[in-house]
Amino acid sequence: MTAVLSHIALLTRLCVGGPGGRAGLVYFALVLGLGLAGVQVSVRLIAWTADFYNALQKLDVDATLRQIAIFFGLIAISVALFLTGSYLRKMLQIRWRRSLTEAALDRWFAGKAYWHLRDRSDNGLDNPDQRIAEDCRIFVDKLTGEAIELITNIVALISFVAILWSLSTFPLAFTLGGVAIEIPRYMVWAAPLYVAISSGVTHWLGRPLKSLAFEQQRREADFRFALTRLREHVEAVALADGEAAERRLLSQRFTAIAQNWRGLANRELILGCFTRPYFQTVLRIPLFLALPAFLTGRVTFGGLMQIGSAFQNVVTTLSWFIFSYRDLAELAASASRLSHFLKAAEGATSASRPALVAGPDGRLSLRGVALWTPGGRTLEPLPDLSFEAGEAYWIAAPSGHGKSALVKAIAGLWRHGTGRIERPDSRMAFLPQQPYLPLGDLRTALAYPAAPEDHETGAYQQALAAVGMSHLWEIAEPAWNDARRGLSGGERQRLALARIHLHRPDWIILDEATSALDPEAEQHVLGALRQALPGATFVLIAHRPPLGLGKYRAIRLTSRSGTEPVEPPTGVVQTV
Ligand SMILES: Nc1ncnc2c1ncn2[C@@H]1O[C@H](COP(=O)(O)OP(=O)(O)OP(=O)(O)O)[C@@H](O)[C@H]1O
Repeated sequence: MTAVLSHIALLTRLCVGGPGGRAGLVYFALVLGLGLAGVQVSVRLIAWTADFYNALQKLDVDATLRQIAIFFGLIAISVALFLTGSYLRKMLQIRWRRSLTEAALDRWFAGKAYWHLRDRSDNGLDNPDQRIAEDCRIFVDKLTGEAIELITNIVALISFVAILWSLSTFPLAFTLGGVAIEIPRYMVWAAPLYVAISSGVTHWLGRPLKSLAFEQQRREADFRFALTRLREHVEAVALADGEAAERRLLSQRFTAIAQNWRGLANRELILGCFTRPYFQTVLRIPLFLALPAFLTGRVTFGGLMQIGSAFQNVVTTLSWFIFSYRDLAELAASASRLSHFLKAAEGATSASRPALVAGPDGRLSLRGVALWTPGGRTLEPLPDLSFEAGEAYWIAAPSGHGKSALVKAIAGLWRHGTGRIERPDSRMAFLPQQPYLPLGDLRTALAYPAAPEDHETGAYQQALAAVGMSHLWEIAEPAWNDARRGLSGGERQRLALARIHLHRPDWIILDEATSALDPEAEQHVLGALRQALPGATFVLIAHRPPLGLGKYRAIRLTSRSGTEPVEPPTGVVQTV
């Protein structure tokens, strides 16, 4: 319970602290004010009940008609308060949701947490991206609803109990085992006792709902993720006739949803068996309890209805916990999921291992670096290596040796390892085998991650020409979306290399970034790149010797923790 409250407090601070969060507080105050005004209308309606039924009992037509007019006036005010309140609450929700989402996104991107948290096995965090979308929404939705209701209910309770106290002046007198017992103002005591017992039963019956709601969210997210993944890999699935396998996976994930849903439905049914009859009787019981006073002539008919109405309000207000149990369970579940996510994201930004430090002499050096997989399997040993600025290198090693892991370690992304990597204080560009083309037009794809307006039209055209892709320039926006999806692997790699022409980094680390090009194309694009950036350092990881790079040093990593000479193509390679 304390943990849930501290999660809620932490997340609420993030809601208030973000952009628009303080304006949200004004909305919160307004919504609360309207809620409290609504309580005053309810208090007035209790008094109206006595006036109306007393007028009825006296058969006073004028007074009855006046009370009917007052009733419609009160209802009109109540409706206006309710509608304005729910509109302002929606404005509040979007403000706080934005603040919370921005805070979650900040942590998600800081220190590349989105990368470090990609494996569930590594951190126990499922579908973190969906937490940003779904849990931020659920949390703010439930928080604003439940917090405002809690405060208005406390105020309402005080008002209604005060009314009930002033009305129920009569005691309940009975004898038990020969002892005469008299409970003064028993209607006031009966209300909380009734609700306390009912809340206890509700909590006992509904306790498993929190974990079931938590699990439901997770399974729904797993299902959505599998569908999104299929969309991303349609081509590979279609070529492999993978429909049956995909269908199987989706069916499995949906079965998991259905299983948990059944558990949720069963539990809600059990809870409903108690809360539903409770809900139905809560409005009648007060009348039955006050009947002895009416039947003995101590209260008028109007008084009986007024006491009934006041008791009803006390019980309904106290029962808020019972009726809101499911919402409170969802609030608690979303708060703990989000807090777990934020904590994991903050933890992911801790210093990377191997240690990345600034190199003293513009060189890139590896000292005593050893890497292992997230599961703890040690990768092939790495020798101490040193890369001089302005040179070109080709690194070769058997498949699975750990070349890509090494590139990620240099980029500061590989946290599983030890040793020290000295990096030059220069701009480094890393190109993976499968380049990422963001959504947007061709300029956006080429300028990524810079903004498209950062470069002149001529620069884009030159970059495209250097990689032999000038024809793409003619493709306008809607057609580009289709063209982007249809780009071959080699064309995507060329576009990624065109980005290097635009950004002109000092160090270029290519991890099989030309693997999809034919030898002629590779010779052309690498030759053009080296010519355009003569002072840059090239580190190229590939299974075959690079073409077009000019003079380079070759490093073959072996499983004996060392390098060995590579047979040089004549006149091009110096071995290390
Ligand atoms: N996220 C991960 N979780 C578990 N194992 C991983 C992960 N990433 C890489 N590995 C493992 O680490 C080893 C090295 O992978 P890496 O991609 O660095 O190899 P590589 O030398 O680049 O191979 P290739 O030449 O085939 O691209 C492989 O056995 C791979 O399965």
